[in-house]
Amino acid sequence: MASGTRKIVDVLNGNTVFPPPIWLMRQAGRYLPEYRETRAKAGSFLDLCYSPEHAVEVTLQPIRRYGFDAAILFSDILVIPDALKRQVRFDEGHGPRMQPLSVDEIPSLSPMPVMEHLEPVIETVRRLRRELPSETALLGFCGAPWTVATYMIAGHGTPDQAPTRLFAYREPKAFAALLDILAEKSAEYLVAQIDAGADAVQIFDSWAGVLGEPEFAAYAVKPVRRIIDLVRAQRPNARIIAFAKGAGMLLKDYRQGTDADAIGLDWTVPLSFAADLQKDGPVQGNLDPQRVVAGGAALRDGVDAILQALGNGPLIFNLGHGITPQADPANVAELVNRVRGSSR
Ligand SMILES: Cc1c2[nH]c(c1CCC(=O)O)Cc1[nH]c(c(CCC(=O)O)c1C)Cc1[nH]c(c(CCC(=O)O)c1C)Cc1[nH]c(c(C)c1CCC(=O)O)C2
Repeated sequence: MASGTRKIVDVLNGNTVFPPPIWLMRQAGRYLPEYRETRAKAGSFLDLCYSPEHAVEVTLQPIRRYGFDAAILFSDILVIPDALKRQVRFDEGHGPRMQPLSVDEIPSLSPMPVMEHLEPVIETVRRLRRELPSETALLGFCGAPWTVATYMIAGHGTPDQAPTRLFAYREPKAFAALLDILAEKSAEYLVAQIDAGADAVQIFDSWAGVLGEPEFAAYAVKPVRRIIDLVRAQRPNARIIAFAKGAGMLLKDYRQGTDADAIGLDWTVPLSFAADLQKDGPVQGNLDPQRVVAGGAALRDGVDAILQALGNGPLIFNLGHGITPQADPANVAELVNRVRGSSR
């Protein structure tokens, strides 16, 4: 089967497919017992990301169980700072940690090569394309510069990214330079994933929702546009999904400003507004991950409402953010069956 017939690529080309193709953010993860088993064998979380053998295995696990329309490369957005020698680690129960970045260190990042360090991830992509069923799309990804920068500046996750918002106000030039560097490294990384067999790539801006309007334009839209322009200049057929969590009414500007092929929607985006956004192009989303934890009517009603509102246009069915470790794998099976069994 030619990659053009993979359903997600069809939707990214602007076509309506019904029932819509489905995959879930964080579909490989702790809610699956087989993930926890491989994770325990692999060593640290980053060891898992850099082991093609184990990373291929955990990427395929949700495909075997549910037959999703796409596999997403198993890795993390923080492999870019790790490749930039920020000494990233994932402490059990505390999330990611790294050396906080100072203003003076920013210029030293620019000449650092990243692709040698990331070669094991690219090898994972190559192996995945060989092992996946031909009808399954393969998605690559990276973090958006703003979200990656929040971890680099603070040195860890925070609830509202206050340290990075403050840094950006105090050091606007240095901060813009950091976003530029991250955009360039990320574009290089995405091109390598595409060349290794990714059908499309997603850019995750998980912390876009904490930005004011001018900051959203400068720190969320502009750097993602820069990545997309750099990738398309090298690979004109690249298909790109941009996900800005919490962007709300700024999503119209986001689609226009980034020129992404599809935009991801979190679960707070009203379905009437989502339908409006869909008139301008494909959308992806947006079931509340807690509906998957709740199961039952909460799950069924949430699925039906999305299909009703967005099923008549180009839609990739997904959650509004990553699936949580508390989700019951049986509820995921019910979700997939409900989407696949739906009729217009
Ligand atoms: C912000 C962000 C990160 N990583 C990512 C984002 C953007 C999307 C989002 O907002 O969820 C993206 C990501 N992280 C992971 C993937 C794999 C592919 C997938 O299945 O979607 C993807 C696409 C694996 C992971 N990344 C992480 C895990 C859990 C680690 C473990 O197994 O111990 C997984 C499966 C760790 C991680 N990685 C990150 C954090 C804050 C954490 C700790 C929180 C947590 O534990 O859930 C950074």
